[in-house]
Amino acid sequence: MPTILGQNQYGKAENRVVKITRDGDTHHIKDLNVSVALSGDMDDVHYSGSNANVLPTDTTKNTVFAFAKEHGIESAEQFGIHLARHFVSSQEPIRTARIRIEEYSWERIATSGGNSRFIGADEVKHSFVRKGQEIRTTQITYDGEEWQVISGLKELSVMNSTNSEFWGYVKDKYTTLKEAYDRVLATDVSARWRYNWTSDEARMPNWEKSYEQARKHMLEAFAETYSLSLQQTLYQMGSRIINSRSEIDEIRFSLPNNHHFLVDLEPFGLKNDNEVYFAADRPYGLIEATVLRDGIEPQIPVDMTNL
Ligand SMILES: O=c1[nH]c(=O)c2[nH]c(=O)[nH]c2[nH]1
Repeated sequence: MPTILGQNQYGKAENRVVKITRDGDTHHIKDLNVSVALSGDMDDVHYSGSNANVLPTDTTKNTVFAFAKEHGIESAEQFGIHLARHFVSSQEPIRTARIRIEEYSWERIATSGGNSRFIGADEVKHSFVRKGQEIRTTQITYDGEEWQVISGLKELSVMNSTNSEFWGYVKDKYTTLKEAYDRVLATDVSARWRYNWTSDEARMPNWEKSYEQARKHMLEAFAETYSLSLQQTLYQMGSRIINSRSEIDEIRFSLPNNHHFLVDLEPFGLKNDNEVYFAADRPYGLIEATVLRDGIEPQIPVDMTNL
């Protein structure tokens, strides 16, 4: 034979598993991207196509989701150790299991209470923002007389583990979506807001403070809105900013609906009591809208991806 097989491994990469632990109304989130790579006695499948030693990659995926339910996710390390031990000890041909895990950290959204139905709350127990990853943006245009400042942020990931429903929508012959009365609502906020400051340099807004406050109001509105649709949540986020920040007249959002699908664990004899989700990355719903101070003409472009 002129060739021989060298190093080889296989498995399912990037299993996006989200585990929500509901401790009364305080929820805890573990959000992992788990990649499984198995190796061992795999010569035959490569040389002859015999699958006798091959545990399907599909099974490795199922195992990740089932283990999230059966063993929980205490830490990425503990979860990876469980998985690796399982593959090597349960399948004779598998000698080595390499589990790679990325963990995405979420922190609770802090709110100041105020005009919400969570008056007095300082942390919403089911609302989370992904740790320190958003990108702040600004676009400044000056024609020698007037300024236009459009600032914003993108890639600010937020999630509500409850207080989100979606039902009562149009149904035609292609509609299969089941109505949801308690779903996960997650999005990566992309928002651009336009300042009404155009000329008087002595009255320029405090840009740093304005950004902090706009971000805060947006997060609070996300956390505090009992959502019947992402569209409704979007409008609440926008109007909270317009109503709280007199220097901002217009805000546009582009919000992907980051779907979290409950994993069917019945085939493994496990009940999924709203705990283990598959976080799909595509396709996603994309909800976009502008919220304006009444009487103001819109200026932020509909397609704001380049802003
Ligand atoms: O908040 C939502 N808005 C929609 O328009 C929509 N469409 C859909 O399938 N799911 C959802 N969720």
